Amino acid sequence: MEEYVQQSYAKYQPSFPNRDSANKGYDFPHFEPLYFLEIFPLQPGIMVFARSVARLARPASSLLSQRAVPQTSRGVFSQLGGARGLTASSSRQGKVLLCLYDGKEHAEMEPQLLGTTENELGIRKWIEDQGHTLVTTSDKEGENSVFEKELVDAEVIITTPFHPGYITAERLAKAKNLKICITAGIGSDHVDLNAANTTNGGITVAEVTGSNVVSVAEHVVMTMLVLVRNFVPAHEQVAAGKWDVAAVAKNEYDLEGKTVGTVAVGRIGERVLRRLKAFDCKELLYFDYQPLKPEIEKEIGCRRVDKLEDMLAQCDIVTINCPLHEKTRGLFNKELIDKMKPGSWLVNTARGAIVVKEDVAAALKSGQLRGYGGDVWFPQPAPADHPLRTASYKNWGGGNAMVPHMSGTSLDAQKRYAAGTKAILESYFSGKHDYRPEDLIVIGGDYATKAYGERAHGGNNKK
Ligand SMILES: NC(=O)C1=CN([C@@H]2O[C@H](COP(=O)(O)OP(=O)(O)OC[C@H]3O[C@@H](n4cnc5c(N)ncnc54)[C@H](O)[C@@H]3O)[C@@H](O)[C@H]2O)C=CC1
Repeated sequence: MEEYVQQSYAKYQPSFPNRDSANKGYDFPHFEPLYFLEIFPLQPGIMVFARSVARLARPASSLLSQRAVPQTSRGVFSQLGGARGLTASSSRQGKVLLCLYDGKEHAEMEPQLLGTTENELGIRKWIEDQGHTLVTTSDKEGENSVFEKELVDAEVIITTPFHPGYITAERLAKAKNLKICITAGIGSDHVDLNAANTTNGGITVAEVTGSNVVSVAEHVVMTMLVLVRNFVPAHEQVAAGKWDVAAVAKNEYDLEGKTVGTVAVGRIGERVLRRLKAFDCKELLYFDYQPLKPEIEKEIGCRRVDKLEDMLAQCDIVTINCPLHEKTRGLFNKELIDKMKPGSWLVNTARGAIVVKEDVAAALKSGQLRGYGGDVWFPQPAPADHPLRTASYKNWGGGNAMVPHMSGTSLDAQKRYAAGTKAILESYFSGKHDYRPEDLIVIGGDYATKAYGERAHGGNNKK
């Protein structure tokens, strides 16, 4: 892996001290708004807005700009590219396929909605200035989708986890030119990572590590409070013009004095525990095969539990913060949920497929779970009849704090993952491949991270 990873992204590391850098030897990037302006120097909001107004008139699936670059102008770009440090791009202009959700009128109202088909992460001009082609679409399901048709000759595919373009083994087999998949955000499970390792000599999969971990951690703590304090039915009651304190107080508790456990204590899991310190919980627990350093455990006041089942049996509230991989797909099924403390709350902002949705809905109905909340579903967008849209605790009308996948896509987070995506693209097109090591999920036919499960090969034995 070292041959690919020559240096870290000094170019988009912040210049101010990182308060969380003590954690597990990870480097947690924090991004400043000012830094974003350096990357998008032409006042991105105004620039993007101006373009989006014109493009809003067309449906997203037709937002295809496959501008052919004449051979002569490639020579010019070659010189310009050299001057801008994009030397390799001059000789191999490539096609970038970008899959995002449609912003519609909202993208017009708020130009900082960078993760939309209208605003395209703010990278269209930059990509086209290098002579590359950008194809943007939200149409991603099925053989006749724009995504499936366009991936056949794409060299780079970018997608967010919020509207994931699923890159299955079958789709990878069709993508003969594909070299790199970039996740504009965190969580690359929408790519079949094992298949990526054996396709085209090993496709690189990279994500913008750290870009939205604070956003998610805040959402997790909020969801815990919303569930424990029975907020949703209480608000619905007053909005409906009613007043019945007993109806909502019968399922309202305090977070103080509760035992909380996280499945995984990576960047998000650790931040959740740090934020919970202020709530005087009874105990903060975690389960992860990569333990925190003892001094960090002491600082947070948390304790590792060796067996997942043992942790679940002790917790009033469980939060899931691990990636989706072979060992976590369907992990929270009836069998495991039955090992949780009866009447506990479960918060999942990691990935929808980590839980068996029917089993969660049944556990809410029986009262084994008092509440379930989060923002992740499978598939996404969630179908209208997805059971977790409406499931509630014993049918009391509460115990459900589900929202569309939004925790990691706050406007602050969008700036950070747009900037990080551009930095990864720049490393790729420059031919330097000087990615930040922590952004790499798979590269050169192998796992580059220890986060996607314990493996006999790959990231786990490359200490
Ligand atoms: N809802 C949203 O908007 C977002 C969701 N996410 C999800 O959260 C996940 C975690 O993100 P980060 O904390 O940044 O990742 P990270 O890479 O910092 O940490 C992942 C942790 O999970 C642990 N882990 C893996 N498999 C495990 C298992 N079977 N049991 C226990 N621990 C296990 C790893 O050892 C590692 O410590 C992402 O992979 C993604 O799926 C991330 C960002 C946004």
